[in-house]
Amino acid sequence: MELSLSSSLHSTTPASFSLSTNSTSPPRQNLGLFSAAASNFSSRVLLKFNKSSILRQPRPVVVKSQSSSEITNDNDDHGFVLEDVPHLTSFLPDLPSYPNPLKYSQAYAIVKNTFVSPEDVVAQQIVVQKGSPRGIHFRRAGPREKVYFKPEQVRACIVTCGGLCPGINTVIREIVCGLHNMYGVDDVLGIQGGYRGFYSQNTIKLTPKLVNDIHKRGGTCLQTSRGGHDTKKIVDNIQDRGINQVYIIGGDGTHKGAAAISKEVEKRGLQVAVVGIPKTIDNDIAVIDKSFGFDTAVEEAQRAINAAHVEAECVANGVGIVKLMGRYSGFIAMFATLASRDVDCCLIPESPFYLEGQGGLLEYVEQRLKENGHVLIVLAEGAGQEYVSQSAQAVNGTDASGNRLLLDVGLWLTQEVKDHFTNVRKMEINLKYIDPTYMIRAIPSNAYDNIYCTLLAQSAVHGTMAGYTGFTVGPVNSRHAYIPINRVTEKTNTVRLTDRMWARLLASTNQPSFLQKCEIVRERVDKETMEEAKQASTSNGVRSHYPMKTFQFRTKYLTKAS
Ligand SMILES: Nc1ncnc2c1ncn2[C@@H]1O[C@H](COP(=O)(O)OP(=O)(O)O)[C@@H](O)[C@H]1O
Ligand SMILES: O=P(O)(O)OC[C@H]1O[C@](O)(COP(=O)(O)O)[C@@H](O)[C@@H]1O
Ligand SMILES: [Mg+2]
Repeated sequence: MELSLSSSLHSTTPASFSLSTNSTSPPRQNLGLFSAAASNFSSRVLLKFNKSSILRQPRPVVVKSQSSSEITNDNDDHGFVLEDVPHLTSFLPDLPSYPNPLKYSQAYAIVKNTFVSPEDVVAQQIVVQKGSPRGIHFRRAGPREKVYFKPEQVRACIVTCGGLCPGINTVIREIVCGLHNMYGVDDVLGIQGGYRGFYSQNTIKLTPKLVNDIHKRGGTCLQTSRGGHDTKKIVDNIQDRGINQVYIIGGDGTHKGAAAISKEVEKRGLQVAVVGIPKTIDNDIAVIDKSFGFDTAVEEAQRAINAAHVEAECVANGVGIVKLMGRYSGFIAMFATLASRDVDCCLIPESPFYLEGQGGLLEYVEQRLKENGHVLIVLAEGAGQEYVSQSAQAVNGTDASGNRLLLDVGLWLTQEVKDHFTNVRKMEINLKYIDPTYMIRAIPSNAYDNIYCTLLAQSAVHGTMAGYTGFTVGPVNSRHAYIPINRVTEKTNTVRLTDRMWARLLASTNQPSFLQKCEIVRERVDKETMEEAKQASTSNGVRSHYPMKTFQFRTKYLTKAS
């Protein structure tokens, strides 16, 4: 289905700038003046610009229905697709806009380009081939010429949900300071204890003075929780408190909650901008380059790995096992291993392994002990869960948010290695198991993450002030962009075995790839290849060099050769 839309519905077009003369202040709450039925925007709308129209204004905009299979690649635009984020004017069409006060802020006084051009977009794919379609793009993050909130009318709130992660306090600090220093907003509330705090706790007033030092501490000064998301109660509370900007810091679960809040806000026709700020130590959020706190976690993991290495090399037949976080994604383990170079084997949830027999982990451990006198294994908490649940009493439970509860794979592996060498191989080993997971998660962010958190927070502030809603922020190929929320909830980011990064790790540690027995690995590789091919054909992205056949051949080849 195709619909033609006037570009004036979108704040970023000059057509919408012409609305700025209307200075009527929007009432602070319950702006149910406009029927939600007037809304013709959904958060997963793919806008397709004509190539020529992106250079000229006003432009016709073609709105495609949500099915990505309907995105066509015609010659006019060379397959250019903008995955746009919703804007308040899409359901409150008469909302007045105002000149952005940033112009008068001392911070931006001599900046050459204060405002991001409405035409600026960020490409999802930057490695392209000659003649390949231009593919998916997102709006570039940053300040816009017009804002849809008068600073004195803004009442913002910040909430933190899910597990801890280094850097949350920095994001909180920079939202508060960004709102105040760039836009003159000083009414910011902290919602305590996650989503349930909206309806079960008092708020705290956040001022630049109050948050000045919080980035030096780990955790979240607002407290966090899992579970407790009740959309109706939360939006009732937003309305009752007169909140019109909602900053939600959290992971994939939290973003699902943010999407529900944003939909409910639209349904009620409220002038409330909702933004998610992706947080997870696991780095499992799709689309964005990296999540904040991840870099800090990889760095801090080095301390545990170093300790395990020292313990292992200072005794005869020393075996070190270090468990790191990563429920479904082994990014921390993979990057910590690559960074360390002392690790002999890295085990992640994405790459199944086996213990016994030729090409198995135990054979490799023995080989390393003979060659090197010690061996060091790093494993992500989600690795080998299928084995642990067989041997331990299965815990089929979930946490309050519905996440699967994991069994301790580190303890399981420790026992298996000890049993094997003591009882089967009759060899004396010295094994030390280190679990630094919560110690890593609870530290303050490092310099890199602090800077990254600042950019995220300021991007979020610019986006909400500009009237965008139902979006999340983050770097895509190093450029900060506004991304529709559903893009980060529909899929999680996992280590792709068919990508070169995993091959780099294997080449660095020289560990077994466990391809010999692992039918599962082959299935996974085939699945990834199929996904990639599907993505290339449906998203107008770059086509893969490797058809499925090639991968099957290479897998077979590896099996024979090993
Ligand atoms: N599908 C969902 N719909 C609405 N809220 C959700 C959903 N999944 C999780 N949440 C809420 O998001 C919050 C955090 O989720 P959780 O999975 O624990 O952490 P994270 O956001 O870090 O992944 C919880 O309060 C939970 O109730
Ligand atoms: O003990 P908790 O709080 O449930 O946290 C454990 C989980 O939290 C994480 O650190 C991060 O999870 P989220 O990003 O979903 O919050 C996982 O790696 C880990 O499995
Ligand atoms: Mg999560």
